[in-house]
Amino acid sequence: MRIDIVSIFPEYLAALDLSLVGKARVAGLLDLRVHDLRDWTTDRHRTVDDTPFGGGAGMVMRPDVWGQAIDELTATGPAHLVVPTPSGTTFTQRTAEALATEDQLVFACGRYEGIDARVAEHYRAAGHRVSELSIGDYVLNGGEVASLVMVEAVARLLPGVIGNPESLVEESHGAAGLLEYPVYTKPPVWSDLEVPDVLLSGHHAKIRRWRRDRALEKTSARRPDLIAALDASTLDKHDRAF
Ligand SMILES: CN1CCN(Cc2ccc(Cn3ccc4ccc(-c5n[nH]c(N)c5C#N)cc43)cc2)CC1
Repeated sequence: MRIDIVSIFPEYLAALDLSLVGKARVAGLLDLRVHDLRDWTTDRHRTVDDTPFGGGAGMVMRPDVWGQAIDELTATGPAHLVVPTPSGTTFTQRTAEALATEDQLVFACGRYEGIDARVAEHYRAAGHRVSELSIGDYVLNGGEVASLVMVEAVARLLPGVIGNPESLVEESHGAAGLLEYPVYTKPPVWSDLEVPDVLLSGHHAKIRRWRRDRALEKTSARRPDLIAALDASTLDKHDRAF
């Protein structure tokens, strides 16, 4: 997969040189390129914004500069344009799974009051998939942090990026749709707190049941919406006790 990220603060994306995503890039598992939007400006001040039509506070990012950038970056084939925005569809694990199937993603990191609406409109009309996505109901100053979140969530789903693919199976918001159960490691007693006996029992069926029960308990308490979204086949009668 190729991922292009365009921003006026490319250094914000330096975190993608680190850890698993950084290793995946070095290993050739992920072709990730970060670009400075100002490289596509043509004026001496390298201007990327202007005042909003219709008035109002703040500045809006110009469509012409974005158009030059996205045209160049999508010239080699069908790319999925991702535009982080506070008004976007909520980004979820399902969204990450869908994006992970694409050949190329282009993230357009807006700033100011956002990107001229014609940019998304233009690329939809040109036949590109365009997703305007939000990572949550809070206000950020731009699209860079959201792009970091989405790129990490997508990259870890790519073959070979996570050392143990097994760990992708049981994850929170994973296939079972439940929050994750509590995890423990050595020492067996810490701060006068003990590890639950069942986890030391070696009885794998009981351990699986205990973990599912804790996941159901936590999900019922913190995210009843996820319980409601589970289809009947996922929950057996034992599960409904929570
Ligand atoms: C008068 N009012 C009219 C409404 N605006 C709304 C507004 C518009 C832009 C910005 C700043 N910004 C610029 C680009 C950009 C991309 C993503 C996000 C973002 N925030 N939160 C998420 N989950 C995000 C994601 N993903 C924020 C961004 C903040 C607030 C305020 C002023």
